[in-house]
Amino acid sequence: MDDADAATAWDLLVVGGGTAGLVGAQTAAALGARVLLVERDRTGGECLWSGCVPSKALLAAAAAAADARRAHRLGVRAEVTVDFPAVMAHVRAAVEEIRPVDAPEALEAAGVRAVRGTVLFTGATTAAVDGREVRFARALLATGSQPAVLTLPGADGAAPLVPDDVWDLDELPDRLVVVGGGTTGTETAQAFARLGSRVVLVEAGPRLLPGEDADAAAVVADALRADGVDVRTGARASSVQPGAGGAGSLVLADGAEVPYDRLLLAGPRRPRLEGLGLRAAGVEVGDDGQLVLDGLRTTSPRVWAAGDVTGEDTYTHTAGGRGSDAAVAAVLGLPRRPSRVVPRVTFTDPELAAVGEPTTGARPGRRVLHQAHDHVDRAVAEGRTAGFTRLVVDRRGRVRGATVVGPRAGEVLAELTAAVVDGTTTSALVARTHPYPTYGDGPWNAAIADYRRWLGTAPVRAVTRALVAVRRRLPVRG
Ligand SMILES: Cc1cc2nc3c(=O)[nH]c(=O)nc-3n(C[C@H](O)[C@H](O)[C@H](O)COP(=O)(O)OP(=O)(O)OC[C@H]3O[C@@H](n4cnc5c(N)ncnc54)[C@H](O)[C@@H]3O)c2cc1C
Ligand SMILES: NC(=O)c1ccc[n+]([C@@H]2O[C@H](COP(=O)([O-])OP(=O)(O)OC[C@H]3O[C@@H](n4cnc5c(N)ncnc54)[C@H](O)[C@@H]3O)[C@@H](O)[C@H]2O)c1
Repeated sequence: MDDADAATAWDLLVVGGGTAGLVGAQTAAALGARVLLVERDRTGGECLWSGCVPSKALLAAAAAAADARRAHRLGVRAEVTVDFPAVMAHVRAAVEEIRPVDAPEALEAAGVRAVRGTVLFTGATTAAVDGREVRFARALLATGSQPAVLTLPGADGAAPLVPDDVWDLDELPDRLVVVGGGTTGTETAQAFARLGSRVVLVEAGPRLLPGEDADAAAVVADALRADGVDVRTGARASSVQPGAGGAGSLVLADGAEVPYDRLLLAGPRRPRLEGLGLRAAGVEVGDDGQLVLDGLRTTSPRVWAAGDVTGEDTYTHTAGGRGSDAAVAAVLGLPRRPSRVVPRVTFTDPELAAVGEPTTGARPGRRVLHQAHDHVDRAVAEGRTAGFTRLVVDRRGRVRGATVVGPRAGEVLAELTAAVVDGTTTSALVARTHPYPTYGDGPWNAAIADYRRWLGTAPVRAVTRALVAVRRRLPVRG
């Protein structure tokens, strides 16, 4: 912060330089607004430094090890040695390669003033940045989320890891216990098991990935078990018995003890709202610890929010999209409602990708189409048939939701997301030629099967048979 920053009347103050803040700030600057972005640590946020980028880089190394180990199924034999420091060097290199895109220099080039500091709101149009006052007309709150404290007696003395700490490990833990079978815990457990750790994954609920199609989550759980992960569901972590050098035992609610060398707490997350002076800005937080929101706007007519801090749809792609929407709303006054169609991918192997309405459970006016991947030729050719595609369609045959579990499911989901957004019918999907053989045959075959089912219904069948009979009698003209 310099004197000129303090003297400027900013059109938009952006608090936080993660995905939501970065995209929101750049959108507002592109619209001609004077934008100040304040980040207390490093621009790039969780996705770059401790979330999507490092976790996907780690999973890539783990997949390379797993592919080499199972290559014998394809007639190829390989010896696998994991050099963990080299794996972590690859992870850090991936972060480093992407870092410049999110750097302050890139923001300044886009017309955003980016400064380092911590924001404390002091009034409806004023805030202190490390003690210096700034004035703004509108603000975008994009401070992200943090692990919700898992209150496990004994954990304080055990120095457990949280997901942010994984990237500082120099040694592969021999025995790793992961608490939490959500997306973070499931991805991390598989990565470390494939790299050579003995992993126990402890989930309190009855199954992994509680928000996803139960059958698809079961396919992922089977894959983790095949990788050697000891998956324990219905197992609530209740306390920790710390030992020496970071090792100890996790005690489960049923009294079972699970010894570990490193313990990772991958439990739920909560919005980062402390120490911001929100009351002074007129921003209310509900009893549940969540921002009170009307779409993307807080209870202050001047303050918008986007990204994990909203506690909704906590993904990088939604953080970016809604950061941009909030900036347009704040700067131009154009009303923006966040899209309710949110695709999501768990990047395990196989991947689990989903969008729109749930694909399990009978509901009036909905049918579920199921395509097992043992009828997807690409999956057969690669020996990767454990998976399926499920589409939920309405009475008019429009795709309302989808789950795909299998290799490249995240890529396949792009087409299905467009189908849900556009209200595409299965017959329209059939008419779109898909290159053969790809995993895109999953949804395509499901749609084709549905189209054939429709052709077989009594009224359609009566019409097509009549037409065929008429054509049979007509002379063929040359
Ligand atoms: C292990 C892991 C893997 C993930 N993988 C994926 C994935 O593959 N795909 C996906 O879509 N999502 C993934 N996510 C989720 C994704 O990382 C988040 O949804 C996304 O990064 C949220 O962006 P954000 O801008 O809301 O918050 P953040 O990126 O957390 O940014 C908030 C920023 O605000 C700053 N800040 C906080 N308070 C202040 C203050 N008072 N003043 C100034 N600055 C402040 C912080 O330092 C931080 O830089 C993953 C998460 C984890 C933990
Ligand atoms: N691929 C991705 O897009 C990706 C990857 C990681 C995280 N994320 C985002 O981050 C968010 C947070 O994910 P997450 O996995 O960190 O949290 P989560 O809330 O989704 O999962 C936490 C899990 O911990 C379990 N749990 C809580 N207390 C427990 C206890 N005492 N013992 C055993 N289990 C316990 C819960 O039942 C839950 O299943 C996700 O909703 C997602 O939006 C996305």
